[in-house]
Amino acid sequence: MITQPFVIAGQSFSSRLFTGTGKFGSTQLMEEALLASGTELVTVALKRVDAYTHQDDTLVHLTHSRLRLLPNTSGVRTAREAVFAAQMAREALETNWLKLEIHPDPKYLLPDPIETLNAARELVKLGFIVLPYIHADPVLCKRLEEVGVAAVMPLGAPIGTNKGLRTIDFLKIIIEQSRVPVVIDAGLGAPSHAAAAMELGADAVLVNTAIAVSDDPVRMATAFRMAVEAGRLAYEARLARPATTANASSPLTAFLDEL
Ligand SMILES: CC(=O)[C@@H](O)[C@H](O)COP(=O)(O)O
Repeated sequence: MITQPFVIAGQSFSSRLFTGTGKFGSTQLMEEALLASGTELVTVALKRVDAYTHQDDTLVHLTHSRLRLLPNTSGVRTAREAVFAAQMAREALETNWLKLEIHPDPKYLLPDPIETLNAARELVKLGFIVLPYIHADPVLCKRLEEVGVAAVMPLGAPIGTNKGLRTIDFLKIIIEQSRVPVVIDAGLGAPSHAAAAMELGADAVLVNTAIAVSDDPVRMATAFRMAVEAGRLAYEARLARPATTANASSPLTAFLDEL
């Protein structure tokens, strides 16, 4: 471990790269890529797996002691549906951790802030560890923190777009203000995007599409792992401040003295 570990809801993580499980060419490839990524938290869409049998192919390939499952509610449209899905996930997968995703619009998959806040309030009362996927809205993040979520997961760009940190100004405010861990989720299309997110001071990032659809998901997962570690190391070492005027890297006086 080269960067400081961090904690969500009492659980310590040494990897700051969370991953998704969709879009891989095969479940075998998914498993290899996730292991190469070093991830310790893996989100699984409840709608995609048969969580009640222990034979589901995706779940079988996720059975590693280092991998904690984070069921997500992708596909639900309302708070009511999200609470129902969460209860199913808790029973079937024996975890009270939940990535809360409510995005009724299939075109942009943007999260519904009102339904998300209502669902989060209810789920926290029901004993869930709630990690809500939201727009990069600092006010909403505070409201979610007040209802007791364990972390916030603001988007960099819409899911699957690979556009990077399009919401950067708002992510900076969220990171500055948040009292719970900030996980930048969605739209990170290149390792450099993940490194930039970590340099901003995000606690972690969640990446799926960019790893799964690359020509070589195992190598891409490795690249993301290295980028996340590099970005976090740079943040911990404190980046040099940008300046508007030049400042020589070595003193010019030696030349002048010889003249
Ligand atoms: C798997 C999952 O939870 C995604 O919805 C997540 O938001 C990742 O987004 P990308 O696929 O853009 O990395």
